Amino acid sequence: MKIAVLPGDGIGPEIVAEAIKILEVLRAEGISLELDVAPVGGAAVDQTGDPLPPSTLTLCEQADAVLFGAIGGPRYDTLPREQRPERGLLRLRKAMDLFANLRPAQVFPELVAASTLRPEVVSGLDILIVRELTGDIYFGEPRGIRTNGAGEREGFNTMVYSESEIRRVAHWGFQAAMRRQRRLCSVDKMNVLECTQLWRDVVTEIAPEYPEVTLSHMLVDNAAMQLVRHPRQFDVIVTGNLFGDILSDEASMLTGSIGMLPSASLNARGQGLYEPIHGSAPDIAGQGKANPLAQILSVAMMFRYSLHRSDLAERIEEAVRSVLAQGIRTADIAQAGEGIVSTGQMGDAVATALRAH
Ligand SMILES: NC(=O)C1=CN([C@@H]2O[C@H](COP(=O)(O)OP(=O)(O)OC[C@H]3O[C@@H](n4cnc5c(N)ncnc54)[C@H](O)[C@@H]3O)[C@@H](O)[C@H]2O)C=CC1
Ligand SMILES: CC(C)CC(=O)C(=O)O
Ligand SMILES: [Mg+2]
Repeated sequence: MKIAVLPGDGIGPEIVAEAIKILEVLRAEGISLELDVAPVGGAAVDQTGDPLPPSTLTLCEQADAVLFGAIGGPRYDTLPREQRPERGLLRLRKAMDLFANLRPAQVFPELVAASTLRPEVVSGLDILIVRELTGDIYFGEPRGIRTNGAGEREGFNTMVYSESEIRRVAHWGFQAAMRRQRRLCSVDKMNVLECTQLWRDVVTEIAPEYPEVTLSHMLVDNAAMQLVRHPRQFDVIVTGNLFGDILSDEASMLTGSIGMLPSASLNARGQGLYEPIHGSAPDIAGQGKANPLAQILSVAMMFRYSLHRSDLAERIEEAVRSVLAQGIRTADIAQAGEGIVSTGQMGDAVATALRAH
């Protein structure tokens, strides 16, 4: 199995190193894994001037799966937009047509107290956010900063979704709901935005194909509030690129930390890119403080969705669970009085637990 490994920037290389420890444990057991490391984001800009060099894209397209760390950093924020690290990731998602972004938010029982919300609100939480990833205002044209008739600068972006883009991700939402509690909540802003009126119309049109799924609709401002009021009301949430980006960061805190949430970005050909939902965390980069569990759990998703080894996915998830049960915590999930381990120590602990399971 060929895996393209793209560490990226900031804490990206630190947490990817821990994910590789997990892959090495499996390789030592005889699982055939070929890892090819390539630059992306700011690291690629430094080397080539391009945040997604053609050689990196080719490697990803030819791999069975892509393991991605994180990109971005203040050093790159003043570059022309096309050279910024974030554009490299957006181009990679678009080029591989990775339209279905699965972001599961599950609360491990051992981390109930790590959430900023009360235990009775988050205990047992298990939400799946299905975020559309290759459309919406992140890709719409025209976009830019221009001078208007009054001589004033004016920034503009375009929120646009075609019917087919909505339909294919909506099917993902319904099908995911079929495998879970059969409740799908579609999140939009149809009271204001025409683009999301179409979103609601298309999702509603598809619903009769899934009679066992209970479909509901919610406006995004209310959804943001309901996620912290009573998050367990949700099973699967399907939403657009922008709203899904924001709501998934919000949902991550229900689980204790943004450092806990993995993701899978899938296309219709079965290819996938696996990355934590968080960014490059420049504020803690290089300090051994980053939680590598979102990256390690992304490896589990990679085995489940691209490499067709659910058995290995479950073993990795079980190893994470056992490490948390042992009370091993990075700073972001530690309670007052609990000992804190480094990024590397957390990775070592999961690798040790995996060898034992
Ligand atoms: N997929 C990607 O590569 C993404 C990249 N970014 C980029 O990352 C850079 C930083 O963006 P921010 O808004 O600060 O978001 P961020 O997600 O990098 O960090 C937000 C906060 O969460 C903390 N955090 C994030 N991951 C953590 C982990 N694994 N363990 C412990 N704490 C963690 C950070 O220390 C920070 O306080 C920007 O350049 C942004 O464009 C942002 C989101 C996604
Ligand atoms: C292009 C990324 C920086 C957008 C983002 O925040 C994400 O996908 O989570
Ligand atoms: Mg984000």
